[in-house]
Amino acid sequence: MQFQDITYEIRNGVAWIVINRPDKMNAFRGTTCDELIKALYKAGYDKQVGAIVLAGAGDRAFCTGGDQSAHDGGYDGRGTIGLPMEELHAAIRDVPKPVIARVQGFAIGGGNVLATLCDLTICSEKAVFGQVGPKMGSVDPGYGTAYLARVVGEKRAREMWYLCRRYSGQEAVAMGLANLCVPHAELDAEVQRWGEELCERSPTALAIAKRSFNMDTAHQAGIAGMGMLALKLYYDTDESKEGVNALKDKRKPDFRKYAK
Ligand SMILES: CC(C)(COP(=O)(O)OP(=O)(O)OC[C@H]1O[C@@H](n2cnc3c(N)ncnc32)[C@H](O)[C@@H]1OP(=O)(O)O)[C@@H](O)C(=O)NCCC(=O)NCCSC(=O)CCC(=O)c1ccccc1C(=O)O
Repeated sequence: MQFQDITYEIRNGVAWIVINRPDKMNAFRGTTCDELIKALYKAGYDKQVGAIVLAGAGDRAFCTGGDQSAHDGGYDGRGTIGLPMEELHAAIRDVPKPVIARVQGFAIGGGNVLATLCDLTICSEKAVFGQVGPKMGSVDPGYGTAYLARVVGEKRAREMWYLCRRYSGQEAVAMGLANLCVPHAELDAEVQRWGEELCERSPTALAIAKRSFNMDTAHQAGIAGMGMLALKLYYDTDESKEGVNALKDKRKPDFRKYAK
């Protein structure tokens, strides 16, 4: 399988799926999402693979969410908002193997949502987590809000979304957003060690455990499906476009004029 925006490699039973757009801080466009979905299912149903790692190329970012240069009231791919977000999120949850997020830099916006959705998150001391939607004219009306609250609790999740602050790797561990924070140079070895340890466990027990964990929040897929329709209506407004344009113009957005 040939990929353009990602790389795919199996290291001793652990599939490494790496978003390879470092010049865009590993932001995803339509092609990236489609390739991630294909790669996740490829690894998910490959008997040689016991665990999956989701990572970003380079040192600066794990993933910074939707590619804002491909955003003009919608993104450049398929789906309600021009990105198959619902399918990508579903793929991380549906594959019957644990997915580990390896976070070495910014996990921002939709990138933080991807890391949150992974079964486990291992980060380095250079990791920075955060949501930016209300600063950028966006919001994740599904797992990115509702599931985040399950992971870090309602108060923290609301703080993350409303204030759009940044959190270090250590802070992420303290709030339950990450499992472990290690020195930067040790990150890959640590992630691979966790992956290989998972390969030693009963694959069927892991698959059943994952499905069982998922079941408790399965209804959130419905919230996301409905929310995406609302999000598309929001993307078509001047208020949302103010956030996108401000990022492109490298200025602070002025949202106050849209207060209702
Ligand atoms: C990531 C930053 C915090 C880094 O800040 P800083 O270190 O100061 O570097 P910058 O100079 O800002 O950026 C360097 C360089 O990278 C470009 N860049 C960064 N992020 C993106 C991006 N997402 N898309 C395109 N390009 C990006 C930046 O423009 C610079 O380029 P130059 O050419 O050097 O000028 C900071 O950069 C930052 O906050 N970036 C914006 C992050 C952002 O807005 N992300 C999108 C959030 S909204 C989103 O993800 C919605 C899409 C989505 O995923 C979704 C949709 C619907 C439902 C659910 C979801 C979901 O969230 O899952």
